[in-house]
Amino acid sequence: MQIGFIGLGNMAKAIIGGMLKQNIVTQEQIVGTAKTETTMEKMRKEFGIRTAGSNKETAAGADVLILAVKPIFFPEVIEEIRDEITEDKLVISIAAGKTMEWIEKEFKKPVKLIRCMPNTPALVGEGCTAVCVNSSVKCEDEEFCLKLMGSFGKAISIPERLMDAAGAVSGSSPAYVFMFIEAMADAAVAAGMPRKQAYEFASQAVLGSAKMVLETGIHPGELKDMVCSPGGTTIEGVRVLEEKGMRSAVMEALSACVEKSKKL
Ligand SMILES: NC(=O)C1=CN([C@@H]2O[C@H](COP(=O)(O)OP(=O)(O)OC[C@H]3O[C@@H](n4cnc5c(N)ncnc54)[C@H](OP(=O)(O)O)[C@@H]3O)[C@@H](O)[C@H]2O)C=CC1
Ligand SMILES: O=C(O)[C@@H]1CCC=N1
Repeated sequence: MQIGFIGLGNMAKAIIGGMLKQNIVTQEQIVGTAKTETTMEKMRKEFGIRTAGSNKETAAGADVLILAVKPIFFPEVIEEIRDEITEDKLVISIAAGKTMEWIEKEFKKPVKLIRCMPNTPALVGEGCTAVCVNSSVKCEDEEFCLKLMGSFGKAISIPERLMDAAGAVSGSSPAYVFMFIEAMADAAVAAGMPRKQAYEFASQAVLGSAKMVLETGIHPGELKDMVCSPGGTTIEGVRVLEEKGMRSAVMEALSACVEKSKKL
């Protein structure tokens, strides 16, 4: 089984790093291409994977081909690899916004196609990937994809109409969480804590809180109430966050993300 990557950027790196860490595939099973030799050299050095001379070569040698370039480059990449995509190959797109109908039209023929929305925590085995498939995909192909994506976190099948929402709440959301961690750490630094320690506290608080939601099944609102001692310190912070429109800002940010995805 050969896994090909077209595009070796941030997301491909997270997926490759995750798959190798979990021993789901070996370095010899991964081949890829990027736009520049600099990126390909870095990937060979960092992950020990092979790189090919062209996208066509990557596509020709792959049983499973992951399209990991930005959505805007899909037409030129598909044009290049079209002839190599036979009925038996499984093509996985991780691009935001590009529907399976649109991608298949670009190929100008039926393709065994899966659309995924992963996220960068894949790199540390805590990714979350939304998966949907087209009608050419067999049950065993979908299961294989869920296993592959599940090797570096969770993999969840969803209908394609929810892909834009998954992009916002999962694909993009790590960026918003990192901003939250950075802001909390900045405040701790302002209160005198060394920066490294501030990141450690802030990150662990986010990790622990997320685990509580996932593992206890208790509503996040109730978990919040459990932290707010009457007349205490936390509720003062909650008041300020409400005053500054934190929830509304987060909702609007994710809605903007969904809208952009629809336009891609
Ligand atoms: N980043 C994320 O968190 C997520 C990204 N995605 C999706 O993943 C895809 C890639 O995003 P991301 O990794 O962030 O982007 P990056 O810009 O980090 O990486 C894009 C990669 O594509 C390569 N590339 C560009 N043009 C070509 C080409 N013609 N042929 C071969 N390779 C090419 C670039 O090469 P070079 O390095 O040489 O320039 C680079 O390695 C996007 O479609 C995005 O929607 C989905 C979920 C999450
Ligand atoms: O910013 C982007 O377009 C990609 C899609 C999801 C996360 N990153």
